[in-house]
Amino acid sequence: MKIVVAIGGSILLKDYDSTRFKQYSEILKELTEEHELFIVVGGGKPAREYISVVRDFGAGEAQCDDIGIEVTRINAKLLLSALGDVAYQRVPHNFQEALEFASSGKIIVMGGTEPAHSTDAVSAILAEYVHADKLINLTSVDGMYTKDPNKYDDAELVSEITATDLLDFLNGKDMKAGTYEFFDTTAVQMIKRSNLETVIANGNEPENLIKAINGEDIGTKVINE
Ligand SMILES: Nc1ncnc2c1ncn2[C@@H]1O[C@H](COP(=O)(O)OP(=O)(O)O)[C@@H](O)[C@H]1O
Ligand SMILES: O=c1ccn([C@@H]2O[C@H](COP(=O)(O)OP(=O)(O)O)[C@@H](O)[C@H]2O)c(=O)[nH]1
Repeated sequence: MKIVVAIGGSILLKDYDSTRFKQYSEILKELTEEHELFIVVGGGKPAREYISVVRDFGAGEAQCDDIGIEVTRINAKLLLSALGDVAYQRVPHNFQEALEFASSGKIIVMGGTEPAHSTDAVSAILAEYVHADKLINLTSVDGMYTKDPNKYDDAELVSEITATDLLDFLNGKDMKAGTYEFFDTTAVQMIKRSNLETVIANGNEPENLIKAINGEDIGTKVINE
């Protein structure tokens, strides 16, 4: 299968160390024997911290986004160095480059592309661009909840949701640099218009990537209308 995986910066950069990069590189090395893989890496805490510095200088949102994009590309480079030879050792800056680099047959790892969305959107656009069979979004919680599970004890995990309902749910949420929160609307619009098979799952357990690929019942499935 051709698979696009978004790995949230909140997972990879949780403790600013190499642990998660190593865990993911092992799993990706196994998976690449059977699947064609495109990985999109988020910015996490370092992106938010850098953005807050530049915002203090009075930078506009798009400029803050640009700083976030640079950080996601550094994170992509870290994963590339953990993966070594099985990955194409350049970070694509756009979708055309991702497609070109993929002709190497190696794993592609990228970060952000342009301002005004998060790497969730990059992963969904990339999935459209390369005609992926599946989009897997790995984040720091078990999937989509009825409300923020880190703020509300009574939040419930949603096992299935249509793209339209997810769009309604996200409507009005904060969409500023560094705070696209758990999913952004551009991503859902792509998922909707291309009927992309999508799973949102907890990336703190890297094994969940294998489970999601195998179609096991985990996380939140974004289903067709
Ligand atoms: N309805 C919701 N369902 C799941 N997570 C939510 C929801 N609302 C807010 N969140 C928050 O979104 C966070 C994940 O987003 P983010 O930190 O940007 O992760 P990532 O690094 O995966 O992009 C979760 O830790 C959670 O606190
Ligand atoms: O294509 C992209 C990818 C990222 N970003 C910026 O980089 C930050 C970090 O990206 P990430 O996907 O981790 O965003 P988060 O979900 O943490 O806001 C985002 O908040 C945006 O400001 C962007 O502008 N365009």
